[in-house]
Amino acid sequence: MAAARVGLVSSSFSHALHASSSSTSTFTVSLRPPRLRLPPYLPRHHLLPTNYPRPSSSAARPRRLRATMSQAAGNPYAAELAAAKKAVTLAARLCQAVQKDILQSGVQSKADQSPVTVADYGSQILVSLVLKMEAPASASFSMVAEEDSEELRKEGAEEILENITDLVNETIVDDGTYSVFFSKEGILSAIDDGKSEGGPSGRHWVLDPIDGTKGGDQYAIALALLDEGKVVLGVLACPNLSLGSIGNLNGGSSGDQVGALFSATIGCGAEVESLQGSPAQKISVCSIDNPVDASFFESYEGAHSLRDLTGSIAEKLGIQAPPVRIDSQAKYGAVAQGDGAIYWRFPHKRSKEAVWDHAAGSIIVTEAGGLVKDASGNDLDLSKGRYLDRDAGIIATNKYLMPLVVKAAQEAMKEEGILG
Ligand SMILES: Nc1ncnc2c1ncn2[C@@H]1O[C@H](COP(=O)(O)O)[C@@H](OP(=O)(O)O)[C@H]1O
Ligand SMILES: [Mg+2]
Repeated sequence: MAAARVGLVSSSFSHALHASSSSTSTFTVSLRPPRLRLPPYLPRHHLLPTNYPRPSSSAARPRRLRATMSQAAGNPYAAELAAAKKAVTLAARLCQAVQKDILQSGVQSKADQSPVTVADYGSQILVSLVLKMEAPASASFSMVAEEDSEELRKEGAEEILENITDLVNETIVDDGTYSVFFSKEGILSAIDDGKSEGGPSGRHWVLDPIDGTKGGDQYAIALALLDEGKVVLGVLACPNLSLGSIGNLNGGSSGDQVGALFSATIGCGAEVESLQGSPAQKISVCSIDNPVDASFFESYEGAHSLRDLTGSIAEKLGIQAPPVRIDSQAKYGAVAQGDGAIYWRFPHKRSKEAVWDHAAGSIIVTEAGGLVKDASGNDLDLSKGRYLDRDAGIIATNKYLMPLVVKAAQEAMKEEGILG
């Protein structure tokens, strides 16, 4: 959610909340998370003025995360992957708590989007916290994340800052892994951990704390690790996504378990598991080689991709199936597990794509045996900083369809005057 505007955010995250609410009358939202019940054993030094604490005793030290079988065998990033999974799972729990809070409050306002803002910042703080606590020690911690604290430091943001602080602290207490308590200043400082510029050297975590903030029902917490300019792991928590097929719009049958966690590490393949922790299963892209049999995913929001253009590309390819439109990088997960053949996006303006909108999703597709390219058929370069230097479109599909899709896209773009 680019630059969360305090108290003024529209979102698929919030749409998802309202969509599942039975109330259709006027809503007013008051997101006051229940007051934090601090365990009595927390000493005052856990109030953090500026930064995270280190565990002060063995009891407070984080439990080591267990790697699953597929992570353990020959995976050089097994520890980082376990930390990343823990981070997005905890962040997803915070987001789900906000959803539940709104649903239970009964009276809600579509105009008041501050809960989404609270969840967005809260998610970023928790991911940063877990990575710092769990990932193997390194000389420096660098995170390229969507949000910063600028809006929260402005006059009028006091209440929302308090809400974020309460919600984050409560989530940490409920989880029970860390004896950590954030002050408001600690919250602001933690958000600004995400201000790194990324780039081609060193290690950088790349985070979209809530991806998919407009339109439909899906959203994702998307986290990747960039190592010397290459994405080496990615995790995607999709709290509203059914674990069943995503081929029919916005989820599978009602009996399916909801809440998916996709993950991939370079050279080790891609997996999906339930956010609640079911055994992970290997996933792979479909093997469709005739575009007539293909289906495609695109943004739920019309403003995010040129639908006239994608309609024309689909026609050139002879695609029969109607588009499946969902928010967020859940689309990458859907292609990675073969629910559909193609995900594409062609921005209206030549606006730059943010690195956090593609880093996690793209490795999940490539490790599932697929390809992710720009509209000219070039690999994405995610080492350019906070934004990609390509701006003419992104395509994720299998190796059979990619050349055909690129060719059709080039032709359609020329016809539409998008390419010279
Ligand atoms: N006009 C626009 N064109 C293309 N992408 C846009 C856009 N406005 C916002 N986006 C990006 O599209 C993302 C959502 O992706 P999708 O369209 O696949 O659901 C947004 O992420 P956030 O929701 O994190 O802001 C945002 O980064
Ligand atoms: Mg995003």
